[in-house]
Amino acid sequence: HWGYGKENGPSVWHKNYPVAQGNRQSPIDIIPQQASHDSSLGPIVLNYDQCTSINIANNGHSVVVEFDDSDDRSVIQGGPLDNPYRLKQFHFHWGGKGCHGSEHTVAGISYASELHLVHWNAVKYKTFGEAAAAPDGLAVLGIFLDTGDDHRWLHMITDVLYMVKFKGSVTDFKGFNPKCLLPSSLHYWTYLGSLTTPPLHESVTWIVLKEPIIVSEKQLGKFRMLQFTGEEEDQRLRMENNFRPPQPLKGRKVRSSN
Ligand SMILES: Nc1nnc(SCC(=O)Nc2ccc(S(N)(=O)=O)cc2)s1
Ligand SMILES: [Zn+2]
Repeated sequence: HWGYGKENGPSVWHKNYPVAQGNRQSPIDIIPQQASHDSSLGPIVLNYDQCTSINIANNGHSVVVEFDDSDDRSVIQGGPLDNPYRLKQFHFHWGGKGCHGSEHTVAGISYASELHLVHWNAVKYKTFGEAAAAPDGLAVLGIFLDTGDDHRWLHMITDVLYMVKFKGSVTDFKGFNPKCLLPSSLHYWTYLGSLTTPPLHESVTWIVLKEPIIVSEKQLGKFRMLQFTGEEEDQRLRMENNFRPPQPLKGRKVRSSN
């Protein structure tokens, strides 16, 4: 099964998922000076107020907070999007101790970690799975995490990570509003890309915020006590460096909100 190790990591994903070598793969290195300012790009609008987180789980690749997406209570709209997209889940990618682990990079610089809020086009598609395979099916909001002081709300997540230490574990996680994880500015870069893990579907409109949020080394360290492996497995593999490196741009344009 795919993973982030030597034998099953990003460099061999193409064997089972040939789209890994496609024309709109993610992540990418974002070069701000080469991004085109597009005045037609309006602001991103996040309506997360009625949001309803359900649970938090360790899926063997990351830690994921799932939402009830049975109606339009939590949506992202505006910016490059033609209609509202429903929030389905958010998760993180991070490095090892002292190493950076973001997926997107900015002029070759990577951040300590990256948060992905995954939304799907429920206006055009009936299910998430159907949307995940469609070119305009998903919108992922990417937020960089840099290290510094404690983040005042991230402890809501890091305090429960011990409950989902092993692959396949899940626990209730209700009433969490991810609005508390946003930076002050919603200025962004946007481009057409893909899921950054198998099945690597080329179905994502990426919206990457320019301003990182600040979290402490201590808070990040709690993500690293998670395991890629299940409780019953004899191998204890610490969950870290669960990021795909930047992929070829293949002529794509990155646009910038003003
Ligand atoms: N029929 C199908 N159901 N589900 C899938 S893909 C499941 C899924 O959400 N995958 C996913 C993978 C990567 C990302 S990411 N890192 O945000 O690009 C987001 C989401 S295809
Ligand atoms: Zn992700």
